[in-house]
Amino acid sequence: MSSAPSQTLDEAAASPASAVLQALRPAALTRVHKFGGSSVADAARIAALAPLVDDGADIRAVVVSAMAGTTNALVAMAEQAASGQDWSADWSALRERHLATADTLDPDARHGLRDALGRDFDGLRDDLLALASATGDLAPLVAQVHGLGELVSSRLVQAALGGEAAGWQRLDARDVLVVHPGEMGVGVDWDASRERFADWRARRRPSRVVITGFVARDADGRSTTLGRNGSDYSAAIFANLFDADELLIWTDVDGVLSADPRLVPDAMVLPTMSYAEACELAYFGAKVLHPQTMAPVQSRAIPLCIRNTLNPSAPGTWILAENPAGDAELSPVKGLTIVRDMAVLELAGNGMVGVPGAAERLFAALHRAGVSVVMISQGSSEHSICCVVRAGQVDRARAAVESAFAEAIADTQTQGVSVTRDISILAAVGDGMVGIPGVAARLFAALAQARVNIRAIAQGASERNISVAIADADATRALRAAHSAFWLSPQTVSIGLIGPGQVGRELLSQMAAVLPRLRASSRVDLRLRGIANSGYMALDHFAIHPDEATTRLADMSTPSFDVDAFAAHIRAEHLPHALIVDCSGSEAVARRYPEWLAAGIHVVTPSKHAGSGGWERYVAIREAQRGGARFMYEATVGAGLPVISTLRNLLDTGDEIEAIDGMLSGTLAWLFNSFDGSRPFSALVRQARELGYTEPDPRDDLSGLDVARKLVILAREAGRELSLDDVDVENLVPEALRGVPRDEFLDRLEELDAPMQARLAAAQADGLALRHIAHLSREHGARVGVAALPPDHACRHTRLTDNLVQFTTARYASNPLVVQGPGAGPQVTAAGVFGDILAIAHSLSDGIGLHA
Ligand SMILES: NC(=O)C1=CN([C@@H]2O[C@H](COP(=O)(O)OP(=O)(O)OC[C@H]3O[C@@H](n4cnc5c(N)ncnc54)[C@H](O)[C@@H]3O)[C@@H](O)[C@H]2O)C=CC1
Ligand SMILES: N[C@@H](CC=O)C(=O)O
Repeated sequence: MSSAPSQTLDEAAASPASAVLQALRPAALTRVHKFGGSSVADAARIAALAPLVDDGADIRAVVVSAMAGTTNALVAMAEQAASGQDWSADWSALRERHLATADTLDPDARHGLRDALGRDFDGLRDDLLALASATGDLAPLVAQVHGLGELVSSRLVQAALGGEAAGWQRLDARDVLVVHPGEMGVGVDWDASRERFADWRARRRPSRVVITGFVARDADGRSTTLGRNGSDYSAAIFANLFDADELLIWTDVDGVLSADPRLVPDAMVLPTMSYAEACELAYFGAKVLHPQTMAPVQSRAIPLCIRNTLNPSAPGTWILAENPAGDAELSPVKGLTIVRDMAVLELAGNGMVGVPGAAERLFAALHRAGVSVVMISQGSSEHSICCVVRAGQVDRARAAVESAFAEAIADTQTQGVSVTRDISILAAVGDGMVGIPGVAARLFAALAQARVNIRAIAQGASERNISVAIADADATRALRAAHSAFWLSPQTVSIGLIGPGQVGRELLSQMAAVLPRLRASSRVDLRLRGIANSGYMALDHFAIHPDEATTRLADMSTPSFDVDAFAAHIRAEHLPHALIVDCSGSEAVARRYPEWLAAGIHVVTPSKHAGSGGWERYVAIREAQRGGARFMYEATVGAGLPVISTLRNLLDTGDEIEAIDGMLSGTLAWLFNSFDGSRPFSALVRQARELGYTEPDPRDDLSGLDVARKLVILAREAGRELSLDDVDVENLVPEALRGVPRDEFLDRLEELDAPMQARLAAAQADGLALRHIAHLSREHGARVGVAALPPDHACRHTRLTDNLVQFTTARYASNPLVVQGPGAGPQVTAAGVFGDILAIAHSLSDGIGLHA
């Protein structure tokens, strides 16, 4: 009838959560399944149930809801009938839907489904006709109408499972289940129900049975229901009556999630939770079972599992008497929920301090006004009592309290009642909070860092629930911040890359190679969530695989890059940290750094614009880092070499910089190391460009600008307010080529050859060699240019793209500290950038998040 699930129930029972469960109980003998309306929505879905209940249990009971939409239709028809309106079209439509389903499931009428359903619908028609003219207590008749959906769906499911021939009996719950209305909802008359159930069982000796959910009988034997969504409750009651080993509630989600996935993309399915946690979460609006549903299984400690009919191989969420040992290590907080449309009501006044009965009077007034109190908070000064009620009830609540305290208000013993509207409650629930210090601190720190103001706080002595009242407008941000604080590694970083050119692409391939190992061996969780070049951007809620990032961009045809939207996406509220890597080399992008840093986004770049550009921006970047976000640009000087970090270490440990000099350009090092006269200088420049050593425009190297920028960066790191204008720079680009477009410059490179050849010949004639040198000291200022050096000069002992940076300091006075090695090329540069990213990620502690 349908394809088998990819994993059988017994296989699913081998999941980690179930493994714990297996240790807690004997092999399952009796299993109760419950299928909701979406699981029996049509013939195909009903047919797909068979393999799910083919679970090997000795006794199997299947409790079913009505087909999706049926109960609503029946409720509407009952209303129409009672008010004299025409219900016949709706009746026909519902009948047709069920008969069509019956025809698909029972094409050769082996189970007599069509006839049975026809009779049921005839009965429904009679009931509706009776409703139009009935007087007195209509409730039983209305309940009879409402409950028809379960009656007919139980016939459909019985047939789909193979009918009586396959041993499947059917039980109309109204034959055994006796209930009565109660203050807290429908209550079960357990003695009567057990007696009737035992009697039915003795007569039928069922090993397989389909049971109608939702419906029951009252003490007088009349039809009634368990209230909307009552089928879960029915299933729990029958699990209790059967004394089942397990109750499986099948629905259309993979289990109970740590938060609403529409608000928190990283919400995860909880493998286990306790009855108490499930109750707390249900009270606070999470889609768990209604607390009333939990009671019948809780009283017999029957394990309950929420499973997905659409994804039966998913292990689901087990709800148990107690969480397995070690469970809290995952997170002390199990679930986080938001309840909206609330209002805070506060009664304040000196007259209440130390006066017994003030609280009683307040809550009695609310009780009389029929107002349900969702949350209560009172400071130990007793000066004010505050409670949170539903927004729709707050005016009534206020009037009731004002009336109850009218005298005290008139005497100014209380200052009266104040109301704050547009409030949400954020609740953090978990057994793992009990007796564990620091959980509340973690929640409040997360909210503080997300700039969420807390209006009221409540935590019961059970310590299982911390609830805070916050502004509605902050609710989603608060939920995301709290979720990331408890559920994600504090070293989870949302990363955006701008500029997948030579360096950017190499960075992506290094990340692709390293991230899996990183994830397995540490808590660092780097998620590339956006990539952009000057035209396009690709964003992803979760993560883009670094190997696929450039293809994502290449596949785009409509320009989309919007730098603000890009930054807003990377600074995701549901992830603790955000970082933008700028490999674009664009001045326009560098201008955004201060605002990104101020917004809590870390910035890493190999681009020298910010470090050597306008002093004001440089200071703004420094200032913006006070909020906690970091700006790292190690690759700007010496590519992957530890130049800036070495300088910082010298300064941090109290050394004083006397001079910095050496070779700061990989391109110029390679050019002068290679330039022996055998090949024209222009050919070498072209080759350096192809090797990825040069700046996007090689004139930035040849003009000395690139080295001047590096010198400015180092000078500023050393505490000097140096600007590019302060650097004495020798420009190797002939005057005529300085202002032409880049492509024209590249076409006319040969114009460099004659002057360079002449310089080389002059140096060689004196036994010297050309090197590009930078120098910085108080005495001689900042200078950049080509020098002819003798063989014993340190810069003559370099190879290929080697940079050589000499720090002459108070400590390293006669023998300078030297950093030397390859100083250009995508590989080493990307490694320098990656190193900065990792340094930031490793530095992120339990500080929960830096978003401003
Ligand atoms: N190549 C090297 O050895 C080293 C390079 N650097 C620096 O790394 C940076 C990148 O260099 P390459 O990868 O060689 O450059 P590239 O020219 O190969 O790549 C630049 C990328 O940025 C994109 N881009 C340009 N302007 C943009 C804008 N306004 N918005 C968004 N994207 C934009 C381009 O589309 C391209 O994808 C430069 O700042 C360079 O100074 C630093 C140290 C060494
Ligand atoms: N073009 C630069 C690249 C690194 O900054 C160089 O050659 O050094």
